Amino acid sequence: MALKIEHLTGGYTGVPVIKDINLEIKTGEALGLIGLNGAGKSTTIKHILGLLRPQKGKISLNDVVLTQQPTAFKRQVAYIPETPVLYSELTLKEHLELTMLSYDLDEGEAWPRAHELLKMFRLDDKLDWLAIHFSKGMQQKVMIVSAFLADTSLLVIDEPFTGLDPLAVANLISLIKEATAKNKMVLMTTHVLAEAQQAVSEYAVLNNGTIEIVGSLQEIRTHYGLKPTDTFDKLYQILNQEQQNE
Ligand SMILES: Nc1ncnc2c1ncn2[C@@H]1O[C@H](COP(=O)(O)OP(=O)(O)OP(=O)(O)O)[C@@H](O)[C@H]1O
Repeated sequence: MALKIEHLTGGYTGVPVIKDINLEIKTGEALGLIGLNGAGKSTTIKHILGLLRPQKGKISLNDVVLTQQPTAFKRQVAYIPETPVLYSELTLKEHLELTMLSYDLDEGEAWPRAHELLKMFRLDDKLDWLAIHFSKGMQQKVMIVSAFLADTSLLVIDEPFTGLDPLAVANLISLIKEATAKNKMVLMTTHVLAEAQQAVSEYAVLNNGTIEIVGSLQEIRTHYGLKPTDTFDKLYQILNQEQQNE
């Protein structure tokens, strides 16, 4: 059981943005996708979500091929976007009901879990609020609650740590760990190592649309000649230098 991206080439026009990408996330694994602005992280995510059509290659999740069975594939995927996407006329309660409907969840089973998640993110007394009236961080929390409520095989999380308060960051990290302990798969893009390394077991470095290396933090450090104390800042300097030398 795994998410498999095989020889994926794609983007927005005839000119590919990502080129011949191979990635595999097995059950119980969380992979951090890292790279400079414009490296192709969001484009890769858009392909996994079925929002872009590959020019070449194949994406499958637990043997369900995205292009062959898009609905079955998407039922197994929840997404936390970097910028929250909420409906202006729906309350928090209605957003959660929509998630339950979209993922065919049994309401009787889903509501206790929803209340647990809402309490964790201090939203349990705001069910009747219009979600767009929430602050940006609270809106992000709605996306997190909805995604973890969906309880899918794969969770795709785009740059989750900016804008969340430290309590929410800690809760999100513990939810990601709980998900992988329950054999879920997680793909997360991030620029911040301190948080990422608490939740992620492996990293893939995307540079100019191609995967340079996939490995543990130790393997990434060795590959780029980084010291154990170096943060991602140093890695980004090296990637930037590589691009300028091309
Ligand atoms: N809608 C679009 N149409 C055309 N080109 C796009 C579009 N969105 C992104 N691109 C281009 O694709 C390339 C990769 O962008 P992408 O958004 O995947 O990068 P990223 O790694 O997610 O960056 P960031 O860290 O800034 O989010 C960039 O050159 C960008 O200009």
